Amino acid sequence: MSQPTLYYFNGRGNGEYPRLVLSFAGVQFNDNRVNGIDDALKTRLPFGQLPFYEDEQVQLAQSKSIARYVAQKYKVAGKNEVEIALSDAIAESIYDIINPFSAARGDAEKTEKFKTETAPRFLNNWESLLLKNGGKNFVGQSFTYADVAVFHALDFLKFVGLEQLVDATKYPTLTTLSKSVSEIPSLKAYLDKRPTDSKF
Ligand SMILES: N[C@@H](CCC(=O)N[C@@H](CS)C(=O)NCC(=O)O)C(=O)O
Repeated sequence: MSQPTLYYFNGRGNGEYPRLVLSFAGVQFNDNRVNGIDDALKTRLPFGQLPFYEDEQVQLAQSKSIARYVAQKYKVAGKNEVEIALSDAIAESIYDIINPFSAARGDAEKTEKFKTETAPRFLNNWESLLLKNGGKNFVGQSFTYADVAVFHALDFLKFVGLEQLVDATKYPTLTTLSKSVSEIPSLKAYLDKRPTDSKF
């Protein structure tokens, strides 16, 4: 059976989240980092954009859909419909941090609002939700892709120079979760070889 392929540029952007979920799920995949979208690739892209994922069953665009599909296919989305729905809700919530940060770039007032209101709101909520579920993971009794999604959001804040927002004294449970996720062997293997020079 051939390996799945994820096409994206050599940067984190919208490609990093599906890469992390694939790695967490222990999937051997071709991490195809392209320099640009050539004509041959373009004709295959539903929206003309990357990331684009393909395996023997599907060709799929949209980073969140790819992450969700991979999580369900490899049984790391939750053990039943309710767990899957709860994992999806946590996973979706990371874009309530990532999108406002991106929208605020270059605007001092919006960036300040992001740092003092938006990010703390979600960090507080994630800390509470984790504690409510026992502290080790967000949904059910084992890691799901929701944990990886939140790891990605915290990793994103670090990558853009805002790691001080994730204060370990304010968010101890979240901080521990992030470390535990980064130590999952299949994910750690990816993180250890991830290019350090990739752009946002
Ligand atoms: N909603 C899409 C956004 C994808 C997207 O904006 N991709 C950009 C790179 S981050 C792209 O392919 N741009 C090239 C183009 O539009 O020509 C997703 O989450 O996958």
